[in-house]
Amino acid sequence: MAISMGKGSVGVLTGVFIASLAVVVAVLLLRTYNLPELKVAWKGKGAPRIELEEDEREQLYEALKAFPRLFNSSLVEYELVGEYSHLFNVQGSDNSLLPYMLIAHLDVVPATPEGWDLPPFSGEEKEGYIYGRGSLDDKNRVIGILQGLEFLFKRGYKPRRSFYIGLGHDEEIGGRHGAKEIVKTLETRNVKLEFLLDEGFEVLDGVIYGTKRPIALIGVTEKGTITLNLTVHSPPGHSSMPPRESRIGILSAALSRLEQNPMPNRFGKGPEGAMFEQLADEFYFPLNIMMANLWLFGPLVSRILQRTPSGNALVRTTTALTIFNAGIKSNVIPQTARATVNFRIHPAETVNEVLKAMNTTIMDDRVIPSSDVPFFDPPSISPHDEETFGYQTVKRSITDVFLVEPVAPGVSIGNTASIYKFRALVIKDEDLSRFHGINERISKEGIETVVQFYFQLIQNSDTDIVPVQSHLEL
Ligand SMILES: CCCCCCCC/C=C\CCCCCCCC(=O)N[C@@H](CC(N)=O)C(=O)O
Ligand SMILES: [Zn+2]
Ligand SMILES: [Zn+2]
Repeated sequence: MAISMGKGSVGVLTGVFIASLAVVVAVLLLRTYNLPELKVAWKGKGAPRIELEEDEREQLYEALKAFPRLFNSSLVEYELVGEYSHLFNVQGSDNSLLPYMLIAHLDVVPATPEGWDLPPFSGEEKEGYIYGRGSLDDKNRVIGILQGLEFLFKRGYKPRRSFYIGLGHDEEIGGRHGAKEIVKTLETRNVKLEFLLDEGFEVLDGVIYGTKRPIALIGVTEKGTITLNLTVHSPPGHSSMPPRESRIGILSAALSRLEQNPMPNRFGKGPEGAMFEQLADEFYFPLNIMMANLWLFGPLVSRILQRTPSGNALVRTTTALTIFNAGIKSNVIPQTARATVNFRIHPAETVNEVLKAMNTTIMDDRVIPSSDVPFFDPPSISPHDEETFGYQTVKRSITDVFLVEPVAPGVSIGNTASIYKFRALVIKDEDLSRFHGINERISKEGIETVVQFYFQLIQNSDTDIVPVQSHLEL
């Protein structure tokens, strides 16, 4: 293993202790595609650099006191990457073992207070739940990883296997400055990883329709993605003399066609079919029979799945209309109408196929597509056989902490572009709308379990033997 780490220390901290994301994210997200149909404009330049005020610097050092052993350990090298992202190298005692990496992100999607029981940036507690944007996505993992390690150090633990912790600051906008810089940093040091764990699936309690007990899924692949801006331009004018078709009308019609003509149901054409077959025994009758015989019941199962947004996300490339902008005044015909459409691409399809289908559906060359965020095809499937150390170690740690069976591989519907994807959370159906939604919250037991999970995972990784899976007596 050839690793040479740069000297880092708390003293070099000059950034804000907010930030995020994953390492391999950038590798995938930075791919470009040669798409003749699409004008891709890489416009994002990132926010202007800020300088910290003195009181902010004080706050920053206060935050570091939350993990005193971690920041003062001679085993930990810390550095700031990409101005606001954080990279830790925890030195193990056995250099013959490949290191692994845990990644999480500190940035969050925006939130306004409307509809929240408690303000989204208050971190206030109500009836055993801590409310706040980021409590599920993804600050619990940041805290879980750092606190798990802090508690291990407190107990005098010295890891055998080295590992990295990467905390990105721009995951929700593609990870170009955080993850990309972390990747570059590790690549220049020729770091090779045994496994990489990021957010993704969880322990799903009643989320999958018809299941008898909670099921833990480890994401071993994910959907692809492309986000398109659709724009209609023409000269502005007085609203007293409107054109027969307005930019708003043209764009709305195009968007409506996209929504009314979803991409085809591809259930069973990707790895999700195998996931359901493997879980067949977990379903109540007659779904168990149907899941075990998808060759026969696949079309029926796919129609059942597509009735819910989460099930629908598994069976097809989804089309989400997320932003619409047009108009500046009530008596001015707008010059431009612009909307954003976010596609999540089923593993059996590609970016190019989605673009072709979109053009066919819109059939209007006044609607100009462009993209200014990274896009990528569905990635390959990470190894998850019985010999794969990383997968089996994550799996064993899930069983140890959650006492749950089964633990199965799955296709993540969101994007992390990591090797394995798992959040140490128990999610119920009603929680799905909290992700990027209102009343995002985590229970106090929930955050404790997250810490326990990383406490367990770090210790379980300290061997070169693929763990034997424990079978629970349930
Ligand atoms: C039968 C249906 C089973 C499906 C169960 C779905 C359970 C999913 C639970 C939570 C959904 C949250 C989505 C996971 C997202 C992972 C990370 C994320 O948010 N990434 C961003 C990053 C980005 N900007 O690309 C994303 O937008 O995907
Ligand atoms: Zn996230
Ligand atoms: Zn998110």
